[in-house]
Amino acid sequence: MSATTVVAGAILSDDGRILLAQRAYPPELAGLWELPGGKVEPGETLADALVRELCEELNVRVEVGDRLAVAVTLESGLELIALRATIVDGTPTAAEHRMIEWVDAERLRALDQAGAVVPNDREWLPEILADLLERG
Ligand SMILES: Nc1nc2c([nH]c(=O)n2[C@H]2C[C@H](O)[C@@H](COP(=O)(O)OP(=O)(O)OP(=O)(O)O)O2)c(=O)[nH]1
Repeated sequence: MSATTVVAGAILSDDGRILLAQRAYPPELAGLWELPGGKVEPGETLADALVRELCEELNVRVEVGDRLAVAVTLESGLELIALRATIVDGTPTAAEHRMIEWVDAERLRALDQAGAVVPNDREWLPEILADLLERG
């Protein structure tokens, strides 16, 4: 996996919510909501990287599921991949983000309409909303 891959976690609950995290930096992204995650390090699989990042960022242990179908490639070359995940141990806390929130489909749509979602992540929203409505 290249050093320019970011893996993000679509952490879904059984009752139709997803865990969003509000960025604290950089200034142009601060205050916007994203899927928690981070850069894949050399030698790591996507799943390894996601488990590590979610432990560092949220203090939880997750079981990694399948990929969202859409991968986002930025002009900078950075590739964003999202994997579904379920918390198997711990209660999430915002170790690196400004705050975290479990949001349902209605709240996710409202955040999107308010321009409060990290722009690159908007491509994942149709798939995430479908997942939430199926579970909720
Ligand atoms: N984690 C995460 N990053 C995202 C998302 N969408 C998006 O465009 N990004 C971008 C923002 C950053 O440029 C990059 C990830 O940086 P990061 O700061 O979260 O990851 P990191 O801890 O591994 O990196 P670093 O700060 O140590 O350089 O990907 C997303 O949903 N989650």
